[in-house]
Amino acid sequence: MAELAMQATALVKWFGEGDARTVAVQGVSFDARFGEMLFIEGPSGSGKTTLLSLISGILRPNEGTVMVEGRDIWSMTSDRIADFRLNKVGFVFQDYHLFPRLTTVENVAIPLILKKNDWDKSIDEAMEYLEIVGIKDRALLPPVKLSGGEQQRVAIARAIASHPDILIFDEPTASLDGETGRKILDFVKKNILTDKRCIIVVTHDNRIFEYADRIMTMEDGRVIGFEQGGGREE
Ligand SMILES: Nc1ncnc2c1ncn2[C@@H]1O[C@H](COP(=O)(O)OP(=O)(O)OP(=O)(O)O)[C@@H](O)[C@H]1O
Repeated sequence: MAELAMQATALVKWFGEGDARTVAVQGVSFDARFGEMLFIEGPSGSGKTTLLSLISGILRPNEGTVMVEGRDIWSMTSDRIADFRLNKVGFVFQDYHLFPRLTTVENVAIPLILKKNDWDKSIDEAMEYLEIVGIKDRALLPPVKLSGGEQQRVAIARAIASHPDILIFDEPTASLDGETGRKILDFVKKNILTDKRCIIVVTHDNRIFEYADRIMTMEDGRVIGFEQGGGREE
C-alpha cells in the first residue's frame, strides 16, 4: 500500500457553546496516501470545509489528531504549524483567490516571495510553473483577462510553487463548464499528481468522480462510506 501523506484520527470540531453548539465534525478518521486522488463529497453542511481546515493546520480540532511525517501537527508550536501550512499544504480555491492588481506571473510568485526569495528569482521560477500549467504566454496579463479555466491553472501554478505534499482543491469545477472541468481534472491527474504528493478534492460534481481513486462520503459531520473511484487515466 502507498505511504500515508496524512492520517486523521477521531477528529471532532464544534462551534459555539450550550444550545448554540454546532458539531461540524463528529469523530472523523481517514488517511490520504501519496500518489492518490482522494475525493471528499457530501451534502452542504456535512462538514467538508471544516474537516479540510482541521487537516491543513488552519483550525484546531477540539479532539483528535492529524499525523503528518510521524507527528501530530496540532501538538506542534504555532510557528511550526504556520510552517506546515506554508510548505506542506497547497490550496486551490473554488473562486481562485487571485489578486486582480497583480499580473498572472506575480500571482504565482507570491508564495516564493513570502518565503523571502529574491523578487527576480521568484518571477523566473513562477514562469516555470506557468509553463507546467501551459499558460506561460499569459504571464504578463492581469487574471481578469483570462478565462475561468486559465485562472484555475494560475491558481494551480501558485499552489504547486510551494511544492506541497498535500494539495487540496475546493470545488474545482464549480465555476467551469463540463468540458473545461474535465480538462482540468485530466491535466491535474497527469501533470500535478505525483507519487510524492496526494490530491484531495472536495466536490459536489459527480461528473468528475471518474477521476477519483477513492471517494469518501460525509453526512452530518461523519464519514458514512468509502468507495473506489474510477481512477481514470487517459
Ligand atoms: N465558523 C463557524 N461557526 C459556526 N458554525 C459553523 C462554522 N463553520 C461551519 N459551521 C457549521 O458547521 C457545519 C458544517 O459546515 P461546513 O462548512 O464544514 O460544511 P460543508 O460540507 O463544507 O458545506 P458546503 O458544501 O456548503 O461548503 C454546518 O452546520 C455549518 O453551519
